Amino acid sequence: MPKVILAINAGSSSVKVSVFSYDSSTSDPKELAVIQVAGLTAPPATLKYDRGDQHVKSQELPDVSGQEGAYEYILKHLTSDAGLTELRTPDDIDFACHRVVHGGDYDKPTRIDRDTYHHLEELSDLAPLHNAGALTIVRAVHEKCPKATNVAFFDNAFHATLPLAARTYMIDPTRAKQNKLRKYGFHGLSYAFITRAVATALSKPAGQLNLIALHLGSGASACCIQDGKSIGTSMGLTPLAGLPGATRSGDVDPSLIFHFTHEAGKLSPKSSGSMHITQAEQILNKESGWQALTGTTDFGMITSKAEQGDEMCKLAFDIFVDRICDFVAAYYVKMGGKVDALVFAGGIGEKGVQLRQAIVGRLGCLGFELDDGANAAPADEVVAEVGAKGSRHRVLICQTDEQTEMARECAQEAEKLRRPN
Ligand SMILES: Nc1ncnc2c1ncn2[C@@H]1O[C@H](COP(=O)(O)OP(=O)(O)O)[C@@H](O)[C@H]1O
Ligand SMILES: CC(=O)OP(=O)(O)O
Ligand SMILES: [Mg+2]
Repeated sequence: MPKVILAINAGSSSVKVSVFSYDSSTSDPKELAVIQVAGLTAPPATLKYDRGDQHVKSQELPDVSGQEGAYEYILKHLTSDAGLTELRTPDDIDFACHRVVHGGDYDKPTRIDRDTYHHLEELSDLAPLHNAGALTIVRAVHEKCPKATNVAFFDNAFHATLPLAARTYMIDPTRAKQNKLRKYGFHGLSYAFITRAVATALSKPAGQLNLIALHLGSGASACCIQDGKSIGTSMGLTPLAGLPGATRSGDVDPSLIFHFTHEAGKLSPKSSGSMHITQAEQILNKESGWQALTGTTDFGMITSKAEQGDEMCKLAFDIFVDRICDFVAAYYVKMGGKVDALVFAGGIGEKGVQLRQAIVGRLGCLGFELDDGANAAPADEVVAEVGAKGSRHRVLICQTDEQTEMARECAQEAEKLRRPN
């Protein structure tokens, strides 16, 4: 009898859940349904539900807010869908896979028992804004789906291969070690999926693949992948570093915040029982980014307003392009120009036709060039080629899928991960 894996991806603006069936005798799980509640930072939230090849529903959810609220809605929705016969009650869930953004030194999927849960809670100090949401969902699964084994999949694990010089900050090494202060990097489940999917599409072993990959969503990052391994990435100790995001500043001079407000070190009024954040963290993570410049977190809207001449939207768009090109150029040099492809992924990377045009338009000197027709209407495949024929390097779009990455690893390791009875 096939069993059900629920793969839960709590992003900063969305909760995406995919339902898979798996049979322990075969390793690749079968996707049964995908449900997502998006727009959590730009209410009303929206629901999208697909079962098999069928698009079942899209609607607004004015009463749903926060990641826990989104998860509760999703679980109710899935268990009451008569068409999803494999998941009738929460007891049908064998494994619940959780994307946990910050895993500190964890570099493998880990069963969440009482000890790991507390360890992850402690790690929340390193990423209070990211881990707290995932942990509320872990608690909800524990209460509502008591038979499921909860497994954490860490977004920083893919970057365990970062060379010492890339991961070390130029600060007192003793303090750095004591407080675990180093570059961790994130969006690793996405980069792992991208590496595998592009390797398959290009018929090249993953271990020989050199990519500059861009995961551009509400949180955005770049990754330099050499021989299938991360050797550089733009996010740092936390997901704040590097590229700007929907509500995140990205890189700024670290002392900027003390000029912005002398209250920076105080606890933010937004702190709660599970989340202790300073004013500085609140401002740079939640009150900055393109939302601060344009008033919206919707990059699609920013792009069309920029085209209509809105100055702040144009500025936000241009800043994003500028910062992304800086990372692409740096990673190009890191790999000595030996690059198999530039890969766009994430909500904006996959849908942002004009953004890809603006970025690749500036990278002509490095040998990247777009096919404008393919860029405007990319093939509906996991990996679509959008580069011009005859150009030196490929340009690809990858429909990245963090849930599939988790489910695949979970099915492979099911016997090791399963909770003892
Ligand atoms: N047509 C579009 N053009 C550019 N950006 C888009 C478009 N449609 C959606 N987006 C953006 O995709 C982003 C969400 O990306 P996603 O990777 O799903 O987010 P999350 O970080 O929550 O996982 C939002 O900023 C949204 O505005
Ligand atoms: C790590 C991170 O920023 O995740 P997301 O883009 O889902 O917010
Ligand atoms: Mg995401």
